[in-house]
Amino acid sequence: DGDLSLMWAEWQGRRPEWELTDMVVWVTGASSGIGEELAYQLSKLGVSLVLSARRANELERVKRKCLENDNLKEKDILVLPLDLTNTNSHEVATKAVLQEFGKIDILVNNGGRSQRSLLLDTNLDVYKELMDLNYLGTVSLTKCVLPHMIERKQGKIVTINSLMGVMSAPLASGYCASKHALRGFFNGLRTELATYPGITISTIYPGPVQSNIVKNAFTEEVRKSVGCEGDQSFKMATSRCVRLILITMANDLKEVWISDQPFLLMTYLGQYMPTFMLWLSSKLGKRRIENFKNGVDADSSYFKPLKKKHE
Ligand SMILES: NC(=O)c1ccc[n+]([C@@H]2O[C@H](COP(=O)([O-])OP(=O)(O)OC[C@H]3O[C@@H](n4cnc5c(N)ncnc54)[C@H](O)[C@@H]3O)[C@@H](O)[C@H]2O)c1
Repeated sequence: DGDLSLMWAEWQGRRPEWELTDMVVWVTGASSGIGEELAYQLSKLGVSLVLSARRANELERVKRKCLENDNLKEKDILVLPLDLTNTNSHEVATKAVLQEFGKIDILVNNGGRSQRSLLLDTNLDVYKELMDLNYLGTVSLTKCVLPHMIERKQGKIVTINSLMGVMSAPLASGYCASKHALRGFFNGLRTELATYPGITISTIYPGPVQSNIVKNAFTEEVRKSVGCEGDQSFKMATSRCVRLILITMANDLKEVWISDQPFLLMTYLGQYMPTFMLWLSSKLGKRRIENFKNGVDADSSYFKPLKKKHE
C-alpha cells in the first residue's frame, strides 16, 4: 500500500518513535480526517503540537483527545485557529507559534478540500476557491515558515498532496489542477533549497483514505458542499495512511505514494505507459460519472472485486 521506497523505509528505515520526539510540529487541517489522526499519532510520540484549522471548538476537541494519552501536557499543544485562504493572517500565526515554542521543526501542510462536479456545470468561482485554498494557502504558509527554517538550517515541510496531483479523474478537475500545481511548486522549491541539506521537502500522495473529504467537497457552487460521506469501506484506514506519513517524515523521503490497489498500480502504469493509463482512466472515469449521476459515491462500486475492508 505504498511505493517501493516507502515500503523499504517501513521495513528497514528509521522509526518515527526514534526520530520525531521532542519536535515542534504544526499541522493544518487538524480538525478532521488525516490531520486529526496525525494529531493523535504525533501526540503519542511526545512532540509539541500546533493544531490549526478554522473551527476552534473542533480543534479543542482534538486537543482534549490528544491529552488523554498522558504523553503530552496542556502546555505542549497550541490550538491556533487559521483560515488557509486568509493569507494576511499567516505571518501573525507563524509568529504566534514561534513565540509559544521558539521553533518549528515540521510544518504539515494538510488542510484542503476536494471537488465533486463536472466542469460544464461548475461556477468558475469554485475553481478560484480550490486554487486559493489548496495551492495559494499552502504556498503562503510555507513562505512564512521557511525563513525560520533557513535561519536554523533545518526543518521539514511535509505536504499532503494526492494521487490526483499525479493522475487525474473526472468530477475533480479543479482539485486535480490545484494538487498538480502544488507538485510543481514543491519540486521547484526543493531545487531552490539544495544548499540547505537540513531542510527536507516531503510530498505525500495518498489515494482514497477514510475522512470527511467527500462530505466537505466543493460542488457546482462555492457555498454548496456535498454534505454526505458516501461509502468509505473501500478506502484506506486513516490510521494506516498516517502511520506511513510518519515513516515518511522519519526517513526524510521526498515523494511517497500511499494507496491500496488498484490506484497504486495505476500510478505506476502512468509512469511506464502514460497513454495506456490515460485510456484506462477515461474508461473508469465514465463509470465514475455514472455513479455520481446515480447518487452513488463516485468511486464506491467500480473496484468492488478488489475492495478491501478496513476498520
Ligand atoms: N481522504 C482522502 O481520500 C484524500 C486523498 C488524497 C489527499 N487527501 C488530502 O488530505 C488532506 C486532508 O484531507 P482529509 O481527507 O483529512 O479531509 P477532511 O475534510 O476530513 O479534512 C480537511 C481538513 O482541512 C481543513 N480545512 C478546510 N478548509 C480550510 C481552510 N480554509 N483553512 C484551514 N483549514 C481548512 C478542514 O477544517 C479539515 O480540518 C487534504 O489536503 C486532501 O486533499 C485526502
